Amino acid sequence: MQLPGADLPPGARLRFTKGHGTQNDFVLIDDRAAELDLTPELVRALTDRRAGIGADGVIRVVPTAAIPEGAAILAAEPTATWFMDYRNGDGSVAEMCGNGVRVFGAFLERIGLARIPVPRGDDADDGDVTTGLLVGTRAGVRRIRREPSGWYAVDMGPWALTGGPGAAIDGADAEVTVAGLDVPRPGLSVDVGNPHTVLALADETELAAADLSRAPVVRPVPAGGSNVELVVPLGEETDEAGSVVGRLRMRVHERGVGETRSCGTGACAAALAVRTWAGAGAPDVWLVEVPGGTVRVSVLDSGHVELAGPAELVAEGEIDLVALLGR
Ligand SMILES: N[C@@H](CCC[C@H](N)C(=O)O)C(=O)O
Repeated sequence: MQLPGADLPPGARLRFTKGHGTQNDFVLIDDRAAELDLTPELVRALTDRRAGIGADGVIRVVPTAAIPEGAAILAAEPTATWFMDYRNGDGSVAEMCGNGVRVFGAFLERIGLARIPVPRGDDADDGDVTTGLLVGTRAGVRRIRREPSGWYAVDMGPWALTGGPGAAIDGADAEVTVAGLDVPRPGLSVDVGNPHTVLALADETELAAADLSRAPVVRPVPAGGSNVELVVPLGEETDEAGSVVGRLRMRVHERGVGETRSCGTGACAAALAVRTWAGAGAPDVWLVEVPGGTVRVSVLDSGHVELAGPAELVAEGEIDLVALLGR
């Protein structure tokens, strides 16, 4: 296929599915034959909300064996057969997408490439149901499992404060200027496979005042750019199982996109930052409210972080590539 080359045949069409996780939305493409030339131009055209399908990013399903990073991934996890090739709406490549990887799992199921059974949720032996599905990403292998509620829970791997132990003590390693806010704020850099800078605001009035139509300015400037999360901690509560759970509200400006209605890796970074600021005894489980819904972030004993939330597939169709690309 090798679309879209310079010489698109008349009538060339591309099948797509549209999906979202808490309204962080994606165009999904089944490229199981590894034939598609997913150029930045094509990504920008597909994600255009007026002249294309419209989305925050594009997710391509491709065999792990077919991509340059594939040999190393398969050497570590031979069953990670499918790779999530994630692109931001501006055409740039990103290492990881937390909402996207849940939707990727739902899409693999929809196109018959994987099965991730929903456990019954009682004490019965669910067999290998809890084992989940391993998938390849540029940030490493990720494990996706289902929860009795139908939510997808993903082991997002190891996390780190980019500024090291000093940042954990100071609670900050960056300064962030956000349009609409009076003064620059201290920010904490968190790596969850992709880069984030998290800053705490005083209250929801400040959160609403932030103008994220312009990219916040982070100093020192991160080499590869950064996603920026604005958070308001909302305190702690006890869930139905009697565990203490933290809650926070977040808005995000995504690298390569702009303000989005949710960001899964951003929610992880936000929970990890607020937990760091709260100090010893802070909850390991956080509910993160974003404009598009709520996700759950759990800090695991393994040193990994887990993200859980919904994944929805809402449409499918074909797009005329000649019309889309104006060839
Ligand atoms: N929305 C995603 C993150 C997508 C990548 C990000 N914009 C980046 O460039 O790192 C998520 O849900 O994590």
